[in-house]
Amino acid sequence: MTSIAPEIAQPAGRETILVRGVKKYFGPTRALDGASFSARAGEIHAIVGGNGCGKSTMAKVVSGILPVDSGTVSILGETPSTPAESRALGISTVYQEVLVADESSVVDNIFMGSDRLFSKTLSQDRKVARAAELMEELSGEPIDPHALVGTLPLGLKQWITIARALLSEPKILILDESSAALDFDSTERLFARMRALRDRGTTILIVTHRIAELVRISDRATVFRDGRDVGVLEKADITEKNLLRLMTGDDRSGGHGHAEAPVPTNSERAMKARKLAVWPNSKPFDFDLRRGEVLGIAGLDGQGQDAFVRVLAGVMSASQGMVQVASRDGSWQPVRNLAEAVANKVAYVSGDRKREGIFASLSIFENMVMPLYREKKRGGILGFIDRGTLSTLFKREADNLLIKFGVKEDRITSLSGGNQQKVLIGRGFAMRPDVIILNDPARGIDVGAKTELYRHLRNYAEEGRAVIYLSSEIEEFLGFATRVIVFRDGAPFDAFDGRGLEPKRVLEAMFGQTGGEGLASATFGLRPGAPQASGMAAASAEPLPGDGVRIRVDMPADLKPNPVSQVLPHAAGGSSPAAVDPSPEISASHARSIPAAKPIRIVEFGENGVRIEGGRR
Ligand SMILES: Nc1ncnc2c1ncn2[C@@H]1O[C@H](COP(=O)(O)OP(=O)(O)OP(=O)(O)O)[C@@H](O)[C@H]1O
Repeated sequence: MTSIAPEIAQPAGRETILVRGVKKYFGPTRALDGASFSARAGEIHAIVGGNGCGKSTMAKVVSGILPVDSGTVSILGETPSTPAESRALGISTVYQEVLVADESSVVDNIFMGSDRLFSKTLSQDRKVARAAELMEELSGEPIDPHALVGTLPLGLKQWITIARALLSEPKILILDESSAALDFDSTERLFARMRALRDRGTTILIVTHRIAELVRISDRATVFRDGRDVGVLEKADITEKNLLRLMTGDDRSGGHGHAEAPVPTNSERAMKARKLAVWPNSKPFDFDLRRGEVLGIAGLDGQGQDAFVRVLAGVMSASQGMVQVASRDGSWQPVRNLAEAVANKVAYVSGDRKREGIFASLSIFENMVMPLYREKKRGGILGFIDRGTLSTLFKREADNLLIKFGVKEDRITSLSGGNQQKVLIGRGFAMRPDVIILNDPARGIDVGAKTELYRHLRNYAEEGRAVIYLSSEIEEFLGFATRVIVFRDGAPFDAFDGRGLEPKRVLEAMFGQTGGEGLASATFGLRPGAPQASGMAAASAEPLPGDGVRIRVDMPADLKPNPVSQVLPHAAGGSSPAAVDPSPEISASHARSIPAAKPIRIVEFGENGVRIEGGRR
């Protein structure tokens, strides 16, 4: 049974954080509107809620860096009011944005801001040694402490921000979306570290939209809605369903209903590419996109899927080949650059809003309707912007995407992270494109808004348009995409639709473990331009024995057949992983055609979220 206890009466751990009736306004925006929250020593406490409900604001209040308008705040019996004070009290925070100085070294970044705590007690050599030790422990690999941070990948930068917070053992550790840039194995290491700290009495607060993760790691969860706390869930009651019910205030499940992929009814094509190669050395292929399709694009990091969607959107040039879009008069128009894409009603939504999305100095309104300024201009040479029409468009998209904002003239940077992302998605829709291409758009978007987005995109496709959706979370495709293409080595490796579209199969393909039959299917409109790799055909012809799920594990000849050192991210749908027979079956020809195929290890979690060593057999 679900027990929702607004007040806490548990024996364990003294209360270290006590926030009562706090209000915090930013101009007209009520970020916190009478919110209360408490957490104990020795617990991992999640703050959960939709975009813009006040989670990050509460994290900043508890960090002692944001003064409140009214209410009471007691952290370890004090009310710190500067970052230095809160640090001296033993509060460490890892903020949502990955805050590092690219031009400084790893060691300097880790010790940044801690001078008063360590400069007198630690020599530079000791700092270097400590930085190296911490980074190796956290990231699982040796990192040069003198390396310039700008040269490191995002995952390592995230570890630096975490290392900074862990320099001295904190009494209160606040992690605001801190696993967002970490991969599966790294997140597991972070969790192990969090549990160890918790067991030594640290209070850990986490803010995350990765619901499956928080269900596993949290001891309690406080749910926020519209700037207020709406319930506290004890460990046994932290389920996806209970969280959603509290977050949305109703019984919406947030799921996609059935899991089988919908089938598009339209056979007319919206886009095509011929002899397309996204990289100079990648295999060229043909590609067709039908109206009514919601096409999912997947792949392990760096396998060309990102380049593919950017080429289709005119954001980047193909190495060879031609992309064309069907125009409204029935002719085929080339898409070689962004201008041609926009002119021919192809819209692009980037998930990397910092790099290729928002205009920080412009308002929320301008950020959404900017591409339409010219289109809506009237009145000849002295044309003016038809603000009324733009306002109607803005309102429609803001309503559809549940964007939470105060005044639309405010700067976009005043919005919460998830709401900034929604403005970018709204910009894509506002163009009323025939083909909308979304590149991992849902990072940082809450689960309610994601469900709305999927519904909106499906309706859009059903009206005769087409959607291309790249995602790093393959469960996003379930019951949403009409087919999914998996990329490897810069080209399509396999494709799935209908009953064949299961997250587990998509995951297997990402690791190079499927036969590539999807490419041969005429309905996919995917034709390799070069002779098909012989290994694919060989693998598909040979059914694998047994009634469990088996994966053929292809390994480069120079690798020993010892499948223990790599991790396969668990399949979609919660804590249950893909059940995989770990015994390798080696196919030499296939191994040559898929150089990156790796042995795999299965990680399984029991109901209590604890890792079961050895996995399922
Ligand atoms: N510095 C600021 N100036 C103006 N408004 C702000 C500022 N910081 C937050 N807000 C507003 O306060 C509200 C709460 O924002 P907050 O960042 O706490 O939300 P959140 O729950 O963390 O959202 P997300 O899940 O999208 O990160 C939002 O409406 C946001 O636009």
